[in-house]
Amino acid sequence: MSRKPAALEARGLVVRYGRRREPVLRDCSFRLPEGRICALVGPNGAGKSTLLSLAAGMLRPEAGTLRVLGAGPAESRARIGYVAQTRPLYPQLTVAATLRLGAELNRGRWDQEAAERVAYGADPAPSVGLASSVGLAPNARIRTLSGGQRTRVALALALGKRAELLLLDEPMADLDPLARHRLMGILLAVAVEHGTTVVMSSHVLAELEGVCDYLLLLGNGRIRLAGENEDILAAHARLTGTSPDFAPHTVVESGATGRGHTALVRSRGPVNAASWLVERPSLEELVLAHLRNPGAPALFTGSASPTPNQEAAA
Ligand SMILES: Nc1ncnc2c1ncn2[C@@H]1O[C@H](COP(=O)(O)OP(=O)(O)OP(=O)(O)O)[C@@H](O)[C@H]1O
Repeated sequence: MSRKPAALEARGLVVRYGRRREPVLRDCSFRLPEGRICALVGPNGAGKSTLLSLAAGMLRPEAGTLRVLGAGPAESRARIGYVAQTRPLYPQLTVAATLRLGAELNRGRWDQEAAERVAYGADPAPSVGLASSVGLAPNARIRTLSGGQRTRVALALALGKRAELLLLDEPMADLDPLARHRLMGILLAVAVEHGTTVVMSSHVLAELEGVCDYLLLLGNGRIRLAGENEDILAAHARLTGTSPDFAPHTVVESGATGRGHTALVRSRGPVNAASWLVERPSLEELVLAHLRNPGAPALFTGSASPTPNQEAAA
């Protein structure tokens, strides 16, 4: 059966900053099919930003290959929207001039309406509680903007570009809750309408759960979980019983509770509901268990394993 084309396909990536240091990425391989909204998670320093900047063509690996939209990262740059953690923008330009520059640099594919919706659109006030967050003024200079306001401009540029692949490095980290909710809504609407692939790094697992349908968990320089959220969740269960023995299932994390012994397991074959209380973990619970237990075996669902014998091209 033929697979959906890959937005990203990594094989054996190695990245090291400075000659003698331990590599940040070591033998990092995975595949992300087109059209997915993918959460990229992992502990601080795991290499999420490094992986995104490789995909954006800002960094070259020491070894391994990364195909982006079927080509090398540099060749695909025009088809990618990249919002780096540093949000590099020209401080002396106004917001409107920044969007004009975006239009100029992306002639023929620029979506002014989407860019303006992100930059200028106000977030409606809820009936109670928080005050509404205000859209940006077109004549405001970038250097006068707050961190969250700069993020709005960076996202406006990325969405205006009508990119086929959006690489967003902690896009929601400095946005207020209303702006976050609205911008996530716009992002998803644009992604669904145009079939855009989105890769979004974040530490806020609960926020990603309702938005993303694909997961990449990075740890110890490698991808440890990769695939559709649904399939990754279906491969795990939380078991509670009277015995600490959870065989034949592979234990990711176990402990004792008031109810007996409990474990989050990778199921190996059918789970016997007569032996244990069987519950489905949430994505957040599952990711946390893997973060706490870096030795847990890696899992790649069918679509996430790199295609065998594909001709490599950096
Ligand atoms: N330009 C650089 N020079 C030297 N070391 C770097 C550089 N950029 C990143 N590193 C190191 O590489 C490792 C991975 O950094 P990276 O920013 O990719 O991680 P991350 O997963 O995005 O982290 P966080 O969640 O904290 O943003 C860290 O140990 C960091 O110190």
